[in-house]
Amino acid sequence: MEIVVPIVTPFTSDGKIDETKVRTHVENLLKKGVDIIFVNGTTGLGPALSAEEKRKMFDATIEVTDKVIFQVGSLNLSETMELVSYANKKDLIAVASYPPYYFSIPKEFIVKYFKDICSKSSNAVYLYNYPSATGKDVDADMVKEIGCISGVKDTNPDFAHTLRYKELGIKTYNGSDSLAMTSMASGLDGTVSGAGNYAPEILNQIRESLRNGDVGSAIKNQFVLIDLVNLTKRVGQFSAIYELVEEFQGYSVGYPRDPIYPLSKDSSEKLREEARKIWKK
Ligand SMILES: O=C(O)C(=O)C[C@H](O)[C@H](O)CO
Repeated sequence: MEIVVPIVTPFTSDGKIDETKVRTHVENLLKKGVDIIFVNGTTGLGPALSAEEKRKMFDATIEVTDKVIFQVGSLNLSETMELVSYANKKDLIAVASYPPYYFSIPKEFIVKYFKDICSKSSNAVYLYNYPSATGKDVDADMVKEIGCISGVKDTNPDFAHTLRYKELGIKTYNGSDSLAMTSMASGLDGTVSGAGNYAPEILNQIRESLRNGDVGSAIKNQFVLIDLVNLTKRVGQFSAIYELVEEFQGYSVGYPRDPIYPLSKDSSEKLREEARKIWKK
């Protein structure tokens, strides 16, 4: 029952990565029971990061822990390969990648993309499958065909789709906050939760409740998490997470970066007030 958090990327007001804030955030999450840090994911605005910025996020995180999954994917394979090579010299759990997104490409290209990454990587290679965002579903059958994927984060409301990867004997996580409890309770290796940036305590409480057989409490906390996530979606999920980390964890993780605009002062205050009503810490 691992808790994996795809961390935010803390930017300064002029759009640079604040490595000190990365380290502070990672240290706190590990203290709060998070097992693995996923960098350059969706919550981390991965597709909006340059290769150098992805590397910076990885370097700052690995200074604190080697329990890192390093998302290296991009639409420029040579950049991706540079990051894979860079990671070869480091100790980490895995490199990961979403499939090439935006462009309509044949399945063979996706298979070759991952085979190319595997051929370059001396680390484990994980798939980040997020069909609604990438337009591609690299399902269990495709993973079998690729033949070298040893883990998957499947951001998918269809839990049965996620479960199929377990038949391949690979590390399997679901990336939907609303399926955090289900992911921890039903044979997956754990949950990947963006809400874990601001509410790692809730994920931990769900896990402890499940371990104690107290499904009622686990469900109650899952609903708190769902309500918080739905609140963030009303104002801009990825910008709102920066506000709620400060509100609930007590330190700043800087700002998102345009066009993921920071919330206005008024919107932030309303969000925080609503969030406090949902999660009475
Ligand atoms: O942010 C990520 O990389 C995640 O895996 C979490 C979710 O998949 C993502 O935020 C979409 O809700």
